Amino acid sequence: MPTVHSVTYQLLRRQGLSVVFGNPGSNELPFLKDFPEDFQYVLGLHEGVVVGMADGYALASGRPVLVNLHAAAGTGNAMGALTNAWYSHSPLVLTAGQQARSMIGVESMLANVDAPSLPRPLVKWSYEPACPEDVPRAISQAIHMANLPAKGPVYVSIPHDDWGREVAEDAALVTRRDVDHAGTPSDEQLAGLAERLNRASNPVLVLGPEVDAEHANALAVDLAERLRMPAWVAPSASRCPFPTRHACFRGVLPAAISGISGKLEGHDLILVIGAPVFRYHQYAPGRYLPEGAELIHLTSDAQEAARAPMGDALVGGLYATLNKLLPALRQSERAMPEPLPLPQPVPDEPGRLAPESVFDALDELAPKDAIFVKESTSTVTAFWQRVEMRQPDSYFFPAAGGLGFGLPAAVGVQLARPERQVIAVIGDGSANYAISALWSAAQYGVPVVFIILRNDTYGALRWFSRMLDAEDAPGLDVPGLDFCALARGYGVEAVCTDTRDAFESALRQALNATKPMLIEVPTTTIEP
Ligand SMILES: Cc1ncc(Cn2c(C)c(CCOP(=O)(O)OP(=O)(O)O)sc2=O)c(N)n1
Ligand SMILES: [Ca+2]
Repeated sequence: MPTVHSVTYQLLRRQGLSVVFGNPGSNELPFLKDFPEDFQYVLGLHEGVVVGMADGYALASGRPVLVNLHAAAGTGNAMGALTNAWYSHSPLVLTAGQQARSMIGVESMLANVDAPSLPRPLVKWSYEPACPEDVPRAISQAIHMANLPAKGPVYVSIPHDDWGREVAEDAALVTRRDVDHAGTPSDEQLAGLAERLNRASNPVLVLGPEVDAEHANALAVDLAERLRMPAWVAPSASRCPFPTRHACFRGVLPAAISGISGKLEGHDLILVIGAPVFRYHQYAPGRYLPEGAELIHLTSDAQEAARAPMGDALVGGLYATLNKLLPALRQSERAMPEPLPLPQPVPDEPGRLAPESVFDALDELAPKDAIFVKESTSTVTAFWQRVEMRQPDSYFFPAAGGLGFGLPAAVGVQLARPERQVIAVIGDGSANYAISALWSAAQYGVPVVFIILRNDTYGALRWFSRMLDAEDAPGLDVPGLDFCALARGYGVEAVCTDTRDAFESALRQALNATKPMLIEVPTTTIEP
């Protein structure tokens, strides 16, 4: 007779969830027993690392990913990483082991009391099956909920005494389901959109992470060239949706209400694709829109469309919409925008490199199809100005700004995309939130190049402290950290370089290595 265990693994195999990111406890062992040969288990030493790795893997593969956490404590440890996965629409299928059914009510050790409430609101759906026989169907529902637009994490709590229970033959019907999404707007909706775009005298494009997630980057370029529009990246960018040396590229919009209006001044139509309107960050009140501007929002996320404070929105598949829209657009006679000027070199200081120098060296030496995982908050602007990114899946940044993403996500991205070199550029503050990801990189031989920018401070918070008139706030410096010793302690080869030549030499060595390597770089501080 089939069991919950056998049917669930049949389902996971059929849906392609054969890589399991986890950290186990006793509640999870009945699920992990008889672990199939064709499955891979990737252990993280903390659940924030587990979810960070899974997030990177899901973002880079575009596929649902299975996560296995330990009861309430493991779920709690994962919540910080889940803030990023929620906002990056990562299709994570989080499972958590629950105490035996008869011991939940007495709140015995490891009982996850009221389990489905624990991860909310950072999951699309959260459930604990009412009986063992429902577990395979619940996991099937979780996979499809995670993967249907708008994609996002889901959570299923499973009592450990369910796995061995026998189920009816029909339970395996879920292993033969295909569930997909169409999402193309109607001819009438597209005609209205095309008419407004063709009529605009000075339109501008604002592109978000979902353009990159749907690999619609080339369509966005066609759109910008067809209407001769400047193309901005939406604020708080977690992915790179447009080639950064293209003539239309204008950079990343500031994450401030007044700042965005200022940058878009003079445009009569703002077309936002694949981003919330907008992911503001610093509080800088002002007009939501410049004088005389209208806004149209294309998104696959109904919640994003509904919560925006202005503009019209159309919810649908982005690739499908752009593919159908382009033929309806006339070629504009406007002049193409002029390419942005390349930034000037910045001098280093004795014993410390300018972050700009590090990025200029990366731009020169990194493979043209490198994937950058970034988590150094004060150097974002300099990075986008100096490191060229050309193709989809070239850049990942924590979508909710929840630090502890970069190191584990880099491991997950590299596992998902072994054909491209992953380079993690991490601040010395951020690196500490999930430092044990280095152990997973070493254990599984994941050849990420980890670059730690050590400016001995929470650089972005220094800037915020000036903005918020709180310059006397305590706790803004992180001196005395030795990332080479930390890395070696987790099994990763490491070197510290404080000159441009030494950094370039170490970077060449790391790029040619077949195992992970960490380069610690003392840097000066810069304005975000
Ligand atoms: C989990 C978590 N904790 C704290 C913060 C607050 N925070 C912190 C602590 C920042 C400083 C990061 O410092 P860094 O060294 O990584 O990078 P920079 O020095 O380049 O800013 S930026 C920021 O928003 C956060 N975003 N996420
Ligand atoms: Ca720092």
